[in-house]
Amino acid sequence: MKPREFLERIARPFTSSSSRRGAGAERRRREEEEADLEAIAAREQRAFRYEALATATKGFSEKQKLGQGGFGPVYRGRLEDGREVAVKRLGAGSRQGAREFKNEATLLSRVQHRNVVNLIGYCAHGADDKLLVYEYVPNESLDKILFSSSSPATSHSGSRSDGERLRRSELTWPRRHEVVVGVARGLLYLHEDAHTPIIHRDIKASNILLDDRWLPKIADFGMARLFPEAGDGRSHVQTRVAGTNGYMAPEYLMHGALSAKADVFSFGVLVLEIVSGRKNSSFVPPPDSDADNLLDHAWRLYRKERSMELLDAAVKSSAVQEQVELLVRIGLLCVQADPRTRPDMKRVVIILSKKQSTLEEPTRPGVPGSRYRRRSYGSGGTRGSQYSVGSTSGTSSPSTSHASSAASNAMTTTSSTHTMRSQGLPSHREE
Ligand SMILES: Nc1ncnc2c1ncn2[C@@H]1O[C@H](COP(=O)(O)OP(=O)(O)OP(=O)(O)O)[C@@H](O)[C@H]1O
Repeated sequence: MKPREFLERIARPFTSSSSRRGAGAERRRREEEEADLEAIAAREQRAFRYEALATATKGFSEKQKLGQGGFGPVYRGRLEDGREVAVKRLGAGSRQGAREFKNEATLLSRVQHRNVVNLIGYCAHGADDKLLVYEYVPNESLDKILFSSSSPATSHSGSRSDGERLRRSELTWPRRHEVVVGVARGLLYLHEDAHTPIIHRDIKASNILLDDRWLPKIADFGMARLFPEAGDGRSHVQTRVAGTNGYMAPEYLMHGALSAKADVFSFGVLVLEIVSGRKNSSFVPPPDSDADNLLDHAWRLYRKERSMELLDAAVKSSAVQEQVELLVRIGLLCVQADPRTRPDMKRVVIILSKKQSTLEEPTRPGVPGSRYRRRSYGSGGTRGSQYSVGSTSGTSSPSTSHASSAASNAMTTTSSTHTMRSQGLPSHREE
């Protein structure tokens, strides 16, 4: 809501009572109220001056650069009041004008949760320069730890600036379990509790940042709102918004059908990655398995009651068997082919927080990919065939215009750079 509307709406009740009071006292009272509300509204705006951000990041210097994401570079900075921030400078891929951008950023900056990287504010500068200001999260992103080799590392100091790297084994079982619980809570908040419900669309290990107490924080929420699909040939941004290989739900990848259950699917993949320490998109099956992806591998082990074999050897000594088995089962429930059978995040949080005596059996995972499609064409579709009607020539017939755009995005991206190696599919983004 714009400050003016906000003021008007809030001021209404006072107007109705004015006839009972003296006109002068009433006017003074209203002026005071409005001054207070103006101040609140101004704070709510969370607009930063460009100069303040330039100073905070030492002129966006290379030294301050934390990394380069799909939307542009991210800089570490310190505000005048001492707060450490991460400033994301968005590339010129957004079709949004400064005004829409401000509206969305204001809305998103009201999304506050301990398991979400909070957006402190924004800056729209000139025609194309748009910046987002986030709380700074001092640890690595989850992927850098989870998928690191066990190469020698010095002890962890809580900061990346000295070049130290965390090791996989430092992400002990209790910490991994806490990460799963925290991400589940953060996602539940985004889906149901934030005043503007948000489907993240790109839940993956590199979008989970860990703070100095190993608390997970979901990054990049709301990017789809800030970067509405452009359809103007800037495939990188379209690609980035649409999701990442290995994490996308089949119905979303194949048909563009987006719901909160697409996030649930990605969360399920993430859970299996956290348990196993393996990345789904570059999964290499162990010698005794012919599973072609992590989900299938986990499923086969689960069916033989050998879920413990999925566990990352680096955390064997700290693992709690009951928890490992539960997380494997939750992961598999979340990656089921049919979105209707996947639990919502509320249920996931409940399963994680209580002992469940009755927990449903997962069905076969939904895996968009060549093998999945080959089977459904060749053998009548044994795996979730309702999502396996995609065509290798890109002529699937999605039922909505959104779906159509998602399908064509997938094809656009294929022809440019990325190819989904293990799944032989048009890919949106290689991790
Ligand atoms: N709030 C933050 N605090 C600390 N570091 C951050 C913060 N946000 C991003 N980073 C770091 O900045 C780098 C770039 O992040 P960004 O989210 O833009 O891209 P990414 O996660 O690497 O890729 P993608 O665009 O696919 O999500 C990453 O190394 C990330 O860890």
